Amino acid sequence: DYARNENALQRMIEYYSRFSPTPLSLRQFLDFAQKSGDEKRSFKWLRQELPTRLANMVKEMNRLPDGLQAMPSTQLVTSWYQQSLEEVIDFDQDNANCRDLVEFNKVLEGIIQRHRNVVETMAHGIMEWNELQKHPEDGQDKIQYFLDRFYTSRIGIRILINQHILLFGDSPVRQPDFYGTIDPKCDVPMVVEDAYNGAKFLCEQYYLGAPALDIDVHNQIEESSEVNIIYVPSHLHHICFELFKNSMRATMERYPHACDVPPVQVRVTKGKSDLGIKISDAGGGASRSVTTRWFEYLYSTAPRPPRSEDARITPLAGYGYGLPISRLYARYLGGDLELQSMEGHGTDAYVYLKSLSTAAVETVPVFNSTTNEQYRRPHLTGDWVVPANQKLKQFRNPFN
Ligand SMILES: O=S(=O)(c1ccc(O)cc1O)N1Cc2ccccc2C1
Repeated sequence: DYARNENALQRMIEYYSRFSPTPLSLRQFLDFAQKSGDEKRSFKWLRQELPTRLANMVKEMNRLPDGLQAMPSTQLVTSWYQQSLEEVIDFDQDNANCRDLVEFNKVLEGIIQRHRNVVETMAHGIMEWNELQKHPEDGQDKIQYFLDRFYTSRIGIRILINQHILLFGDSPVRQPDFYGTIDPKCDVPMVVEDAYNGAKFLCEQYYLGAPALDIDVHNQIEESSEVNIIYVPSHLHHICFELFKNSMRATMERYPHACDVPPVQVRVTKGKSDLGIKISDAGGGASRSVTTRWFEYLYSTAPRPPRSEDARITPLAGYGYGLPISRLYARYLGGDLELQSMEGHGTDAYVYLKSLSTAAVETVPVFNSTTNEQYRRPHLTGDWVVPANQKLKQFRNPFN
């Protein structure tokens, strides 16, 4: 009956992957939590939307290069998704009594626990595959494409589950005035300062000092010096914490013996449609080729030359998935994260969020024919002339 179960599961994945995920806006999340807040309605919606999002991702994982799919870590992550899908579809979505609803919340908490190490486990699978074989040239952009979508999907699935558990579960931890993970009045400068203090604590532990914070707040919309938006504070904190760690490390390593180093300057500005947070350091910056690679997963998981022993304990050590994942958090609700570096001086990081909750709509990947095409099409050869000294191997130089 293993075979029977196996292809029953394949049929379920096939069935639910045909639905497109439904993106929600922060406005919709908040309205539901504030007004209807009906557990049975939330259950019915999740009973359909979770299998849809899980199945879409399983289909996409099946499009990964065979070598990568075969990696033990990748197999493990796939099995988590399949297991979670099976558990959710076990519930009858039409007549669920209150005992079922309690059971459903337990299953959701089990899924959060099961998937808590997905990012590291998937990164490990990529590293295993990376070391096994020098992947073809186009491996980099296909992996970048997949991981951006896979981790974005995971951010959304976690939000959906956490909203339901926090609103209807019996979790003791509840932030007053929050609606689940959403703060209807998120004090952006306060979250930025919390993230700064967290990074400062780590920085002082290792460098025995830390750059000061110099923050300016401008609200161009409401007559107030406060800047609040409807947002998910934990996402904003994650982004800023990562950026402050990079800026502090750059600054302290540029001025190793100074007793006072240049501050990290932050500007928070709320405009009609964008809320901008600019985090500037005088850490010496980096070349454009380096700053673009800060967002590459393969660059971050490539086996690094054994770093000096301090790397293990440098708490601010970059090169994790910190920046790529932070950019996904910013993009997930319609924002973005950009690095502008002036090599020799320092780097400005720009975080953009939506000022209006109606515009803060989930970014949700969908597995369809276009997706398939992305994994199938060969790597396009460049159609700009490459100067001789960077000539790619496949071109014979006619002059020698
Ligand atoms: O590339 S960076 O300019 C840089 C990148 C991202 C960021 O948020 C801030 C930054 O400053 N930069 C990070 C870093 C770390 C150790 C030593 C030197 C540097 C330089």
